[in-house]
Amino acid sequence: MSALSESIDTLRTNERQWRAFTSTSRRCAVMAPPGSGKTKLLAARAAHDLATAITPPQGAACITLTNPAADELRRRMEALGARRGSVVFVGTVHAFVLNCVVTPFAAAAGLSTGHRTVIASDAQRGSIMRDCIAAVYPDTEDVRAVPSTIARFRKMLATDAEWELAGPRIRSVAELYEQRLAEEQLTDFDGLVALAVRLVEEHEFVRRTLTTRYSRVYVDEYQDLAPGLDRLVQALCFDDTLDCRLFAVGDPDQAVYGWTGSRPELLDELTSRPGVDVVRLTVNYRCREEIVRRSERLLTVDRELTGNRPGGEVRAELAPQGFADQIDHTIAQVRRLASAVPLERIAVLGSTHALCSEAATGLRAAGIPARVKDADYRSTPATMLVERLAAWAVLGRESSGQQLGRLLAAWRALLGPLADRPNQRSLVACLLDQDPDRTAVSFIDQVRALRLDTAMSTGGRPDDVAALAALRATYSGPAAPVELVDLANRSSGRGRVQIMTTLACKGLEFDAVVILGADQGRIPSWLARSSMELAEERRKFYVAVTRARDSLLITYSGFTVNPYGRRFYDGPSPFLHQMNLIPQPYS
Ligand SMILES: Nc1ncnc2c1ncn2[C@@H]1O[C@H](COP(=O)(O)OP(=O)(O)OP(=O)(O)O)[C@@H](O)[C@H]1O
Repeated sequence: MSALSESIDTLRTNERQWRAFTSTSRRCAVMAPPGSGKTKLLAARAAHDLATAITPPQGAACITLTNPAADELRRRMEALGARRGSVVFVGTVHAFVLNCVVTPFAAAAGLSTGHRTVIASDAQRGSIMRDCIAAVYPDTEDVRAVPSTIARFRKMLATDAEWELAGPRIRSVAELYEQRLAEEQLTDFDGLVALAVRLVEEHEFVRRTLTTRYSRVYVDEYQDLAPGLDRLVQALCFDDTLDCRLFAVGDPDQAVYGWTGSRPELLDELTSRPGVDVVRLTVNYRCREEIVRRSERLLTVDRELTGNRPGGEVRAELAPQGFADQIDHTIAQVRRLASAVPLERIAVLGSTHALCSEAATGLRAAGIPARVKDADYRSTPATMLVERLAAWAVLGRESSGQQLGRLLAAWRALLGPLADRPNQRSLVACLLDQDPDRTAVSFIDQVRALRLDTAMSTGGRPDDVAALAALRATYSGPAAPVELVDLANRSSGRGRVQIMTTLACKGLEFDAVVILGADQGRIPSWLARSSMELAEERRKFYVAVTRARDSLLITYSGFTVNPYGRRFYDGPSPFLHQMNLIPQPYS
C-alpha cells in the first residue's frame, strides 16, 4: 500500500477529518486544535488532488508562514509521493509573493522597472530607516518606537485614514523610506506584499494567469497570515469568475505572530464568509489526555476537545534558587527520561534566546548533548539544505532519512538555472567524497562554491547570504565543532536535546517537553501590557504546552533577575494557576 493510501486510511477513521478530506466545496476551512492532524490532512489532501484532480499545466500552491514549516510541509508531501515540478509551489508566503506574483507580473503590469527585485538586507534596511528618521525628527527626540510603528502600519497595508492616525511625521518617514528603497532598486518583504496585493487586486490578467497556473491553493496556519496575505487569498479564491479552490487549515488559539499584523480573528472571518465549508476537528492525537486536559484550561472558550491517548504526566516544579536551579531540575528530568526516550525527542523551551543558551550551557556542562535551534544562524532554505546534504553525505540514506533525488530537486529549486547538469554532477561528487579529513567547514565551503553563494547573492536573497556566512562562522571559530558529523546531525538533531524558544517550537512535537522560566515577567513577558499582547502570550504558552506527547515539566522560581542582578519577586506565571498546577494565590 502506498504512503498516500495509508495516510488516507487513517483519515477515514476520524469522521471529521474524512469530511474535510472529501469536501467538494470550492472553499474549505478546517479549524482545529493542536495535534489534531491539520498539517497531515492538508498534505494528504494536496498530494491526493495532485495525483487525481489537477492536470498539468495546472498546478497547486501550498503556502505556510515560516521556512521550517514550509520545509516540514514539503517533507510530508514528498513522503506521500506528491509530484514536484514547476507547477507545484510549496513554500512560504513571502517566497510565493516574490517568485509567483511580483517577479513574473510586476513589469508587465507597469509596476516595476523590469529590473530584478533585490531584497534589502537587514543592515541596508536599518541604515536607510535611520537616515529617514534623522531627516524628519530632531536629534533630541526619542525615536525608538518609530521603526516598529512604521513596520506595523506597512504590514497592515494601512489606508490613508489609518496613516493619518499614526501622525504626519510617521507617515513622512514611511514615505521617505519607500522612496529611498526604490531609488536604490531595493525592496523589503512588506513592500513586496503590498506590491503583490496591488497586482492581484488591480489587474485581472494577473488573477487569471495565476489561477490558471495554481488552480488550488492550500494554506497551513491560516491564523498567522498577515492582512496583506489574507487579501491575496481573497482576491484569488473568492472571485467566482475564476476557477481557484481554497483548502485552509488553522487554529485561532495558536496565533502568535501579532507583530506581523496578523490577527486570530482572520480565521474566524474566513469561516464566516459565504460558501466556505467549515470543519472543526476535536481530537488531539498528539498529546496524552492529561496534557490535553491541562492545556485546555488555558483557553477562554471550551472547545470540547478530547485526547486520543490515555495517561500523560504534567508537573510544575519549584526551583527556589532561581534560573540556574531550574536548569538543574531540567537536567534531572532529562536523566530520568534518557533511558526510555531518545534525546532528540526531548525539548527544552525557554521564552528568549538568552535563556535557551543558558540552558544549553548548563546541559552541556552536565554532559548532556544539546542543540539550540536557530542559535548560531537562521534556518533559511539555503542553510537547511546544507545541513541535509551533510546528513546524506555522512550518515547515508537510511540513517539520515534524506533521499538524494529529493536533495537534488531542492538544490535545483534553490539555484534555478545555475543548477545545470555539470553542476549537479559536481554536487553528487562532493557528497560521495569519502575523505576522512573533511571538516564541517571544508564541506560548507565546497557546497557554497558550487554556485550556491552566487545563486543566493544574485537571486536577491540577502537572508540566505547572511545565514550561510553565519553557518560558516559557527563551524570555524576557535571553540567550534569541527567534525562534519556535527553539521550532519544538525538536521536530525540526533542524540541531542532540542532547545528552542517557545515561538520556534510551533508546529513541532516531542515525546517530552520541559518549559523553563514560568515566572511572572517572563511568561507572560513583562513587555506585554495590553490585553491583546497578554492574550498572545497566553497562546504562545498554549502552543509550547501542546508540543508534548507524553510528559510535560514546567519549572518556576517565583522571581526573576534582571541583567543588573536586581530581583523581582512577582511570583510564578499566572498560567500555572490557570492550569491548576499550583494553588491560586490569595487576592
Ligand atoms: N486520524 C489520525 N489517526 C492517527 N494519528 C493521527 C491522525 N491524525 C493526525 N494524527 C497524528 O497526530 C499528530 C499531529 O498531527 P499534525 O502535526 O498534522 O497536527 P497539527 O494539527 O498540524 O498540529 P499543530 O497545530 O499542533 O502543529 C501526528 O503525529 C499525526 O500523525
